[in-house]
Amino acid sequence: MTSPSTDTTLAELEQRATARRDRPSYGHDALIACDRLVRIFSADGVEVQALQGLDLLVTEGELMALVGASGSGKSTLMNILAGLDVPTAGSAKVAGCDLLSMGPKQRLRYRRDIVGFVWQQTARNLLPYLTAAQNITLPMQLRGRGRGRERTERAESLLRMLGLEECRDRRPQQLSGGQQQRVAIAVALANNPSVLLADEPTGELDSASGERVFAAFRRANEELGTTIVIVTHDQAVASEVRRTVAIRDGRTSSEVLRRTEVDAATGLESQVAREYAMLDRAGRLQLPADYTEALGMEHRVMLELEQDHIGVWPDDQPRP
Ligand SMILES: Nc1ncnc2c1ncn2[C@@H]1O[C@H](COP(=O)(O)OP(=O)(O)OP(=O)(O)O)[C@@H](O)[C@H]1O
Repeated sequence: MTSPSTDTTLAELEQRATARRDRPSYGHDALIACDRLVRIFSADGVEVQALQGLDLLVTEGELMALVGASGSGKSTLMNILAGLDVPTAGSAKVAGCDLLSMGPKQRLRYRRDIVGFVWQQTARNLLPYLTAAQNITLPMQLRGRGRGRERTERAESLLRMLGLEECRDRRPQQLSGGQQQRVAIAVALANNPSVLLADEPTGELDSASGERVFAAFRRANEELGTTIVIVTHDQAVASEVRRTVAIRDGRTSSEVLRRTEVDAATGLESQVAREYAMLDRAGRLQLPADYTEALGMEHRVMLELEQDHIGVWPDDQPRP
């Protein structure tokens, strides 16, 4: 750190301070903003750090996937975003709601109005003694939204949008697993939430049903503009969204962005995917394990700042 030179005027210092103060805060324009999120569980006197300073920004209207090995912290993050669990430290904001400081009443309103949730276990999403249409109207009834007729009309329109008209009067046990998950999406959308969270929604389904469930998420995203975050092990789902974020050891570690490119000569469209490593707010970077193992990098690496990149070398290599 350098101290201001003696010829820096007070006016200049004030100007710099103002510019710093007026700089937009981290994630100010994101719908979901997690900043250095920490969740520590204590079980039998042992502490588990499920989230270790996780940063994540999700823009309004995005449809994105979260992937990661078992135990990496995905469900912990989803439970926090769903308002079911409270982080130990850091900050998490969704649609302007501060998930750390919400009181019980706000939390209830948050779970009812701001987020919708679809769980992996089909049976957990729907009440078994209600029909599909009744399951969808229930959240609206609990919220005291509209009259009976308006609620029925919204349920019908959601059923239509997700191609489930024929399931309207059937109870969950009379529906296939895939149909149940699509009804669960309609239930989660009933109160028109800003964010739809789904934890392994296709985990119990065969690939054809899984595809139809994913198509329902895409439809909700495109037609209603709902922001959707899906935790998945399903490669088909992960490769169909524009952005897939990987979580490793309780932190976001890498991100795959996909875009469509058109070949100028042939006019043919192709999907181009590119993987990025995440640089967190403290400047930390997780190098992929297969890269570090291939070069025997451990504990310490050498860094070199070049004009347009930073070089990373094993510490026993002569510098280029
Ligand atoms: N309630 C809890 N008490 C103690 N430890 C917990 C609790 N919940 C999660 N953990 C621990 O936190 C870590 C992250 O768990 P989490 O369930 O978030 O992982 P995950 O990525 O969702 O895994 P999976 O893909 O297997 O569902 C794990 O080590 C887990 O054992």
